[in-house]
Amino acid sequence: MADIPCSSQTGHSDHRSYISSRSSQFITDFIQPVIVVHGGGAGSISKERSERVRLGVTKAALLGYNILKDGRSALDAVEEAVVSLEDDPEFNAGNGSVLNEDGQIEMDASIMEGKSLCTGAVSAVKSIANPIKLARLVMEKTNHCFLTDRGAACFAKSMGIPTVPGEKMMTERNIKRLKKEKAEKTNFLDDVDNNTGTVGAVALDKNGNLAYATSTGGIINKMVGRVGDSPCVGSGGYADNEIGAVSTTGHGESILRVNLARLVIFHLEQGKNPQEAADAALCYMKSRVKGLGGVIVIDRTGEWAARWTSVSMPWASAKQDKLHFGIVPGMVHITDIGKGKNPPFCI
Ligand SMILES: COC(=O)C[C@H](N)C(=O)O
Repeated sequence: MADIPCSSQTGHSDHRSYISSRSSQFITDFIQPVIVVHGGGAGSISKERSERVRLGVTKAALLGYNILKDGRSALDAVEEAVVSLEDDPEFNAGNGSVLNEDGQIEMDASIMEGKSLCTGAVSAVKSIANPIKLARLVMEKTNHCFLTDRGAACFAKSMGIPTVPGEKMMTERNIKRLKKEKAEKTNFLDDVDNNTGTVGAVALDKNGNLAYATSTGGIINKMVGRVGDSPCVGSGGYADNEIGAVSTTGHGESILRVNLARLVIFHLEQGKNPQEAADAALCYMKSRVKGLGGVIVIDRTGEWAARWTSVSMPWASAKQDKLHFGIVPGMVHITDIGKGKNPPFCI
């Protein structure tokens, strides 16, 4: 395994061989639901922001975990977790999305469920609070996988999704960041710091179904109409019940060039565990196209990993009533969220 500056947390499965040797009913009874969420590959995060980011990712993970514990689907869990992150102005998705070169918000999102390989995606959508909900509607209510811009807006209207004035979704922080970016014009490849906050989730439910969801405002000062990796299945994420689920973050153009999510899935298929598969794919992206980013992964047995090559990547996971959370290499906080235990906040 190549030595790369990846950082991570990994949850090892203790029942891989057990699962493959039992009946499917038994498997259903035995599967421990798992969710992992991320708040985007990023540079250094100030102490003050760290706390808000911690609250955001742990809240999203717990929301999704409670859905899984109630016996609902991985698809519901990843959608709800991502909605919660889209609603949080701390993250670059939905409310809080970064601005393009025209000072507007254009958002991308995609979702996929691993039983049927059905997927839905939207790109360049404006004035919608939760692009991930629209992506799910594309998946469930149309014969297509991907709608963009005006077509996506018309479809949203036909589904009764209310529009939100663009200004309402713009934060002071993002208005200032665009001004700064226009003045300094940094190169994303060298500066993932400025492009924080894409959000994503992967989950495994009690029925063995896997799903992923990814949502983003893209990269700051992007060209009008620029579409990144996040809505592109195979780049921004992938889910296949027979293999695993992945959501990605980082430099979109690099992720697109290597099909990062599908590359992780490929390595899982070849027998690597989630940590090894994530590292191999991130390492390839770094060496081949000099791209930085991060991934969250769950394999079909529920083993999981959060790995990144950017300076930081806020992430949280929940499995077996333990909530894990981290932002930077080596940082892992574990909280007991079993019955009678107080979660780290109220939801
Ligand atoms: C951390 O930033 C991102 O994840 C941006 C997103 N991947 C895009 O390029 O649209």
